Amino acid sequence: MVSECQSACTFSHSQLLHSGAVLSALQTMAFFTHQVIRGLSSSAVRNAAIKHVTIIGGGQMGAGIAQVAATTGHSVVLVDTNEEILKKSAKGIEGSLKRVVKKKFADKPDAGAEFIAKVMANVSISTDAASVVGSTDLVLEAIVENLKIKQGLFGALDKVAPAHTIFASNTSSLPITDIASSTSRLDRFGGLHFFNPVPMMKLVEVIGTSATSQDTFDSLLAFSKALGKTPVSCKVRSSGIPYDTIHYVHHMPFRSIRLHERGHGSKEDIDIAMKLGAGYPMGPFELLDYVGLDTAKFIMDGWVEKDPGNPLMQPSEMLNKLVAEGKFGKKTGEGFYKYK
Ligand SMILES: CC(=O)CC(=O)SCCNC(=O)CCNC(=O)[C@H](O)C(C)(C)COP(=O)(O)OP(=O)(O)OC[C@H]1O[C@@H](n2cnc3c(N)ncnc32)[C@H](O)[C@@H]1OP(=O)(O)O
Ligand SMILES: NC(=O)C1=CN([C@@H]2O[C@H](COP(=O)(O)OP(=O)(O)OC[C@H]3O[C@@H](n4cnc5c(N)ncnc54)[C@H](O)[C@@H]3O)[C@@H](O)[C@H]2O)C=CC1
Repeated sequence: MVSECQSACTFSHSQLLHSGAVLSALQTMAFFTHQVIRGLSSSAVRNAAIKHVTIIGGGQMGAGIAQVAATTGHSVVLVDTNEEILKKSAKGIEGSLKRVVKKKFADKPDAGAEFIAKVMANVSISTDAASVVGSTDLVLEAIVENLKIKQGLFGALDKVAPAHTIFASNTSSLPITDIASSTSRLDRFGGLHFFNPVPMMKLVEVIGTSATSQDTFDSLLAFSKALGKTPVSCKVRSSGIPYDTIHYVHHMPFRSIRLHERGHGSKEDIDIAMKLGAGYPMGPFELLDYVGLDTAKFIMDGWVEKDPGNPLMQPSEMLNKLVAEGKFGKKTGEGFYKYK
């Protein structure tokens, strides 16, 4: 992991970007190429293998994806709103790599340190997405689960990213079609839904909409495999909503909140019961805290809106209160449980 500056610095594939003149020349070229290719049919835009990735959002998902992409030899620029957050992301990636190294290089500490240094050299950081997408093959977004903010981000980047660049969202619950609608590259837009914690969870849902080209979809599948993940294809729904995995994963936690709110069991007992009786690696309240209660609320609110008559899909006072108090779970130090 390298410097903190506005445009990405010191990652090997584009050290040239240090120069403002070169940067603006590249951006101008990208703009003209983009305009020319815009005039061609979508099938004329062919995607090469994804090597350079811009990840927007350095939170738990963005940092995790950056780690895995850098580990598998991709050039990564990680973008967030300020340098403090990016410093925290870098520290998080290094911490996670140390956990990997502890097992992978148990008896070879020097090789472990070398491995970490090599991975970190593949990652650079930036607070200005528009200035770093000029040479990227994939813009992968993992920012807050909010449609308008995601649309604003992609709408702005669509104007500066090269024509061949694929856009993808890691959204948990929003239709990819709605996010993509702010851009003019509907054929080069898809979903890549990773699971938390990214370094450990093998699944990636690759999501296509009715407008996503086969070429784009294939590139996203190939990229997921290149990361060492197991992708599943989700191309059936025209709106491009992530698979039902999210329903299965969250059905039990949301049901558990209901049980707890009705006084049927303490959160501790419900967590113990699901771990020891059903074999879950985490109890439902532990999992909600791990995912982030802000994200969980976004998901639940979306379900309530879509299915208001369903008794399971009712707002949870307890969840709403915790989120209103800024208690988002592990990432803020308190949620259903305390972590400080
Ligand atoms: C919201 C959405 O859109 C979709 C979603 O993601 S929903 C959430 C999906 N995720 C889940 O359901 C996760 C459920 N939990 C689990 O699978 C496991 O608890 C877990 C993999 C997270 C942790 O495993 P565990 O055995 O329970 O706990 P833990 O002792 O912390 O970890 C064991 C080892 O795994 C590895 N590990 C765990 N987390 C890691 C991380 N972030 N980075 C690197 N290694 C990690 C380490 O080797 C660790 O050993 P050390 O503690 O000695 O470093
Ligand atoms: N937490 C989870 O378990 C999972 C979350 N997701 C999805 O991934 C996305 C991110 O989730 P998390 O990483 O958990 O959230 P997080 O809250 O940990 O991180 C989000 C990051 O995005 C940054 N951000 C917000 N707006 C931005 C902008 N306009 N430009 C640049 N950065 C911006 C924030 O500063 C923050 O660092 C969400 O869409 C979520 O639904 C998907 C799978 C699992």
